[in-house]
Amino acid sequence: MENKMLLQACCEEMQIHLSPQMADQFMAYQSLLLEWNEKMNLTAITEEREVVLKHFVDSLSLVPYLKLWDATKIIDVGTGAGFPGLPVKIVCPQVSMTLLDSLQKRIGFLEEAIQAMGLTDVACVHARAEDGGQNPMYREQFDYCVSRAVANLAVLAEYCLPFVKVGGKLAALKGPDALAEIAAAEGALGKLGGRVTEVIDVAIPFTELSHKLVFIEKVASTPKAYPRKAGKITKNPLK
Ligand SMILES: C[S@@+](CC[C@H](N)C(=O)[O-])C[C@H]1O[C@@H](n2cnc3c(N)ncnc32)[C@H](O)[C@@H]1O
Repeated sequence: MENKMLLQACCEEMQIHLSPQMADQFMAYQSLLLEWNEKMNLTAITEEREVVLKHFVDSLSLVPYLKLWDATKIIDVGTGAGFPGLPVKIVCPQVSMTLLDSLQKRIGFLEEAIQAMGLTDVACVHARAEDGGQNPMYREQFDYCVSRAVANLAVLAEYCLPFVKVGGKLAALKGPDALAEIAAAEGALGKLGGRVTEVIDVAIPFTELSHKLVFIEKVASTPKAYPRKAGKITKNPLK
């Protein structure tokens, strides 16, 4: 099946509306991703079909579970080449998306991709989560924080929950060990003001792949001591 049709079929299966313009935006994104990937390390996935399924569709699998309204503020922490935040933004153009990563080269790629796709209301932030989460411009400003493949849940929660408003949610795309990670992160979540509300098994259409979406609600403000400085979080995860 041709890639655009594959993407369309996956979106139909997930009940996501994909307009012809959005499909073209994804194709432009794919071309740029593979082109830039020859010059810098953006992704280990280099087959077009795999980009569609393992990056675009995998990211989009979040969409049916987000409650969105106009200008819902979403931040993607450790976005890399834009996953999952940029696919979400393409199919939900009404949201206000912030993509944060600590690697400047990846931010350069994202800025070019956003311009090529003609997307508006997407901000790219070059920062470590540890610094961004202490910056009043970003701290407790977002309705959702989304993240994939950045850290185990105890570390990820300290990176991400400081960005989320009380009442908002962290949505983490996790692998098969999600339940063990949740058990290990119980102490961290308590300290950071988070509570797991849902764990959803998601199958990726046209593949044997699946993942677990972990939703963590921000039930109380995060104490100012968190996130701690770079290095401390990974060396000594909260318990
Ligand atoms: C394995 S990649 C995953 C990228 C993307 N989320 C995906 O699923 O394809 C991890 C990304 O997280 C970023 N990252 C790791 N630690 C970070 C931190 N403390 N603050 C901001 N970005 C971080 C890295 O630069 C990298 O781009």
